Amino acid sequence: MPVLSVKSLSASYHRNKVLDGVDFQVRPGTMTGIVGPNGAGKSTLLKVMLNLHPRLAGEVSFFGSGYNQVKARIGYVPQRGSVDWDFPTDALDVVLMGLYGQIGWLKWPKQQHKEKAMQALDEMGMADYAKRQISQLSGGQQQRVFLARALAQEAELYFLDEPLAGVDAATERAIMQTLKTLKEKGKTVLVVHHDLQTVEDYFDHLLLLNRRVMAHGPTEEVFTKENIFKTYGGVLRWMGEKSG
Ligand SMILES: Nc1ncnc2c1ncn2[C@@H]1O[C@H](COP(=O)(O)OP(=O)(O)OP(=O)(O)O)[C@@H](O)[C@H]1O
Repeated sequence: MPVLSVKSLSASYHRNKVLDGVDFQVRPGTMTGIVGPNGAGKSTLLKVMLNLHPRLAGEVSFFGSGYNQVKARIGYVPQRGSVDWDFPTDALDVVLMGLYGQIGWLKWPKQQHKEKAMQALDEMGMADYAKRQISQLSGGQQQRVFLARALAQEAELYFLDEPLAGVDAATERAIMQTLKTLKEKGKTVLVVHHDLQTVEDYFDHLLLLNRRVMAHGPTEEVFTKENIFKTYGGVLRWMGEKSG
């Protein structure tokens, strides 16, 4: 059974249709890169699947169920720019928010939850910043905290919206190592990604998106010059070096 099944999904902002008949399925234990030009609808796709933006039409199922039935099993790391960083909270609290499925709403976190959150921060090299206000962390550090939150949540299916945008090489390696570890544990990971040069290294599956699914499948089959050209409309000069 696929962990994620999307059928005929469409969405718009006002009258501007940004997703049109999107269809794909994702198998468990895969790591999929969602790739396409600016404005292709990648972030919107995540938001619509997770009920954060309304859909015009279509169906989305996770583990064969609707989102609300299984949301504790799903982790989401939003695009950094979309988060209100002035929100007065420290790094540890951000990670604890990922544990609410386990703690229960309106209950105080117990010592075991705090320990789990601290362990996740430690795994992301952020233990020393646990009590630092989130607004006072650098962009890459904020991203590490969000990854720690996803780790602590112990979800089965993860969505990350451009987790590598604007981070340095060390943070990029730390994040990719974390995602690889999740995959090795049998989790399923979908990542909105921008850098075509690293696509083959990072992802075993690719979803090429530009309002519609332009191609989807194993990276070695999908990452061809023809498909990239079709998705980006011929704006990529460096692809000249890639045969395929
Ligand atoms: N809140 C919004 N209101 C109106 N239009 C929006 C809104 N958010 C996105 N759009 C439009 O919807 C389209 C898809 O945007 P989306 O952010 O999903 O694309 P994306 O593929 O994630 O782009 P990028 O790679 O630039 O992050 C774009 O044309 C964008 O201008």
